[in-house]
Amino acid sequence: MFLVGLSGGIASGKSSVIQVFRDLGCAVIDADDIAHQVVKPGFPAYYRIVQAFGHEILLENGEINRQALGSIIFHQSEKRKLLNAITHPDIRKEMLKQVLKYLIQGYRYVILDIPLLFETKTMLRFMKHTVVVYCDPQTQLSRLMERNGLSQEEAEARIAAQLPLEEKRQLAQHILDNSGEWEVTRRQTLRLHSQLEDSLDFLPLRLGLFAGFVGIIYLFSRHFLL
Ligand SMILES: CC(C)(COP(=O)(O)OP(=O)(O)OC[C@H]1O[C@@H](n2cnc3c(N)ncnc32)[C@H](O)[C@@H]1O)[C@@H](O)C(=O)NCCC(=O)NCCS
Ligand SMILES: Nc1ncnc2c1ncn2[C@@H]1O[C@H](COP(=O)(O)OP(=O)(O)OP(=O)(O)O)[C@@H](O)[C@H]1O
Repeated sequence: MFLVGLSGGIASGKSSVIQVFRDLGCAVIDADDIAHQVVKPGFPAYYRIVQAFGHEILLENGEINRQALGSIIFHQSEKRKLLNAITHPDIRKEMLKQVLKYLIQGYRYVILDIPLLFETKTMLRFMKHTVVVYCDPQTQLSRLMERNGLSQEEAEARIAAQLPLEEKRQLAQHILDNSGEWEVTRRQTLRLHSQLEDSLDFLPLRLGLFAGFVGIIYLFSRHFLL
């Protein structure tokens, strides 16, 4: 099994692309979903967030008001770093658990949707393939404003909280250009899936070689050392 890291910019189309992989029956891990789970009341990160950001960021039912928290962290980089420091270790642990689950289930590859893959770099070294869902800056801005009902200033602050999409595009092995019609992106995604299905996975070969090597050492030591 191998891992595929998928990233992009805010509102560039990652979730839409990920849905295509889900529909194909692929193993998918979504870091945004996990980020929402690990801050639910009762989880350790929840208490750390309340301690750091105060009760003002809570909804009446006690859950974290993500919109309120977002308005803080997308405008203040220090607060964003603080929230990342609280949540990211728990997000990574949960991602690892899900990878192991898919490994046991025998999937050929697992695709991880990680918006900050290239910013934090922590998970990058585990990825055999990297994919960026790209769209041009104007399209990104207008899709974000429309989807989230944000002013231009709010949307630009969110975009500025990440590495520019143009830079991420240079860093990835595969680019899915989502600037145009959705059908064009869907077809690019289907092609990428076929490519990933056909790509060679050397892990079983490496494990086989390692087992063979251990076996030879064992036989050698029994023959000559006993
Ligand atoms: C800021 C929060 C409360 C906003 O929640 P909300 O439901 O409004 O948005 P959602 O979680 O769906 O995120 C939307 C997009 O915002 C961007 N984003 C989220 N967190 C960050 C961050 N810390 N830095 C830069 N961009 C971010 C990503 O592109 C993400 O896809 C939430 O995103 C959060 O808890 N973020 C911290 C954890 C994190 O880093 N998540 C990103 C995945 S690792
Ligand atoms: N090719 C397209 N044409 C028109 N609209 C699109 C296209 N692709 C995505 N969208 C719309 O743009 C918005 C952003 O897409 P999506 O939610 O998939 O992005 P995302 O990268 O997952 O966002 P986030 O970073 O916030 O998680 C959504 O409203 C989606 O329906």
